[in-house]
Formats: sequence, C-alpha cells, structure tokens
Amino acid sequence: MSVTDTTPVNRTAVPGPATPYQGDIARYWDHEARPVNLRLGDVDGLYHHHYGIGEVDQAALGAPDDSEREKKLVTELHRLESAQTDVLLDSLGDIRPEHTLVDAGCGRGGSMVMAHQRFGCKVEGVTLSAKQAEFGNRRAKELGIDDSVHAQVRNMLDMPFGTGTVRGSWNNESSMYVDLHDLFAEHSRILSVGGRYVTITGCWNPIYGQPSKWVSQINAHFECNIHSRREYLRAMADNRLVPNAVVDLTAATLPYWELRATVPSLVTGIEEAFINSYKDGSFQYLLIAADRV
Ligand SMILES: C[S@@+](CC[C@H](N)C(=O)[O-])C[C@H]1O[C@@H](n2cnc3c(N)ncnc32)[C@H](O)[C@@H]1O
Ligand SMILES: CC(C)=CCC/C(C)=C/COP(=O)(O)OP(=O)(O)O
Ligand SMILES: [Mg+2]
Repeated sequence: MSVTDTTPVNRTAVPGPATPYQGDIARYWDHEARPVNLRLGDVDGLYHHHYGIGEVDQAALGAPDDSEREKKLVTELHRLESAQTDVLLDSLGDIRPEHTLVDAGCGRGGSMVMAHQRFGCKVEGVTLSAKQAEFGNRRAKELGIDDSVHAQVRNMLDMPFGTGTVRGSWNNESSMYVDLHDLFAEHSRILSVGGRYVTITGCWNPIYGQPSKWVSQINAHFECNIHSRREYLRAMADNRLVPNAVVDLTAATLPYWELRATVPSLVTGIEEAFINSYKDGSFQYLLIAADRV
C-alpha cells in the first residue's frame, strides 16, 4: 500500500436508509432548526450539533442589564462548542495535508471545516440527513474549500471509503445512534494501521449500575441509544482500536450547560437532564482517542 493516503470516495447513487430507524433519524435531522444551533452557528459560520467545554468567560458576558447581553451569551456558548471541536482535533495526532479525515455523523459540518482549516487536508463527512449534507456542502462552497471538504448522505456503518485509506476518523456526539461493534468494525476497516480514531460522547457510567432516568430522558428526547463507558472500551478492543487517551470531560462541560440553562430564548428543555445526570454521576461526557493497530 502507498504511504500516502488517497481519497477513496465512491460517489455512486445514494442508498435508502438501511433500517426504518435510520429513516426516522434522517427525518429528525432534516427538520431540525433549533435556535440554539442556528443562532450559535450564525456567529461565525461554523454550525455545530454538539455541546461545549471549558470555563465561561464572565468578562465576555457583559452586565445583566447590558442590552447586548443575549448576543454575548450566544457568542460565548458558541465559543465553548468550538473549543470542544478543538479538543477533538488535538487528539487526532500528526495529520498532514496529504491525509484524508472522515467525520462519521458530520451534522452541518462545523467540525469538518475546522479540521480542514487546521490540517489543510481533505475531510469527508457522512450523515443520514440530505438537508445537513446540502448545508455542509453549501458552506464549504461559500468558503471556497469544497475541493477539500465534502459531505454525503451515507450510513456510517457502511462508508464509501476504501479499506485502510483514511488517516483519522471521528464521531462527535454521533455514536449513540448505532451499534458500537458495527461502528468500530467500520472505522477499523477504513483507517490505515497507525491511524487514529477519536470520539467525544455522552455515555452512561457503569458505576451507577444502569441508565438513570435522566439518561432515559435524553434518549427519548433525541431518539438515540446512549451506550455505557464499558461498551465503548469493549467494542474498541474487539476491533483493533486501542485507547491511548480516555478523558473525562464531565466537569468541563457543566459550565456550558449551566450557562445555557439561563438563556430562555435558547433552552430546549433537555438542560435539566444533562445537568442532573452529570451531577449524580450516572452520565459522563467522555473523549476516547484510539490507535488503529
Ligand atoms: C448530534 S449530531 C452531531 C453532528 C456533528 N458530529 C457535530 O458535532 O456537529 C448527530 C449526527 O449523526 C448522524 N447520524 C446518526 N446515525 C447515523 C448513521 N447511521 N450514519 C451516518 N450518520 C448518522 C446524524 O445524521 C447527525 O448528523
Ligand atoms: C451527549 C449526547 C448524549 C448527545 C446526543 C446527540 C446530540 C443530539 C447532540 C447535540 O445535538 P444538537 O446540538 O442538535 O442538540 P441541541 O439542540 O440540544 O443543542
Ligand atoms: Mg446544539
């Protein structure tokens, strides 16, 4: 095999959803237009569907009676969400412009744009939602990076990339929609040996025992199926993905949630479930980086 990754993209006709569930998820994201996502993305054109990490910059928020305060809150929440992506990208290792990266469950593509801007490489994304893929491709075109950043409607359990052709791949809050053994088998297939896989995810804590009522609420809210930390590590081990970092980001994400819960025009009703489950220890926000061996 060549030491240089090629872009092994198969752009044949889009298959329909592999299961009725995937059809439901495609429809869910096709119709998603929550202000907390669109208003934050409008700050600088990076549209995320994940949560934030890091300390809140109180000085940036302005006084409670500041007429610009809401705008400042939106900007600060968005800064924390982009900081989350930066931490994911930090874990991908030595990525060079000739490499290809894959964003599995790419949403509207904010992480893909950031990855390209950082590494100068090709970034391929897959999502079940045609609306999201169109949105991400439109943004890439507007930025003049559509040669390098590309999204398509595909199932991340059956990705249109050749075996061993990808240097780095990730799931940013998208692994709770699939079986983890199937998912890691597919990442392991597309990654080159020595390549890196990264996930940032919410997972239930086996120390708690079973998924708490808050975790069940989050599952119902998003129509997803949150896995346990144990399942992640076991499914990786079974698929030649060997963790080199497991970072508990729970304490780092709480300030984001506590800030978001104070902004009536942005709350969606799920804030209490995240805050309570992070606090009672039943749920964790985790980064796992693994080497493909
Ligand atoms: C919460 S969003 C995360 C989006 C993105 N990773 C981000 O950080 O902004 C979940 C994404 O997973 C995608 N997804 C869920 N199941 C999928 C599957 N089987 N194949 C491809 N994408 C999937 C959805 O279409 C959606 O884009
Ligand atoms: C950590 C866990 C369990 C995540 C579940 C997946 C998910 C829906 C993430 C955020 O998407 P979003 O940004 O569209 O959600 P919201 O509208 O709440 O900001
Ligand atoms: Mg969001």
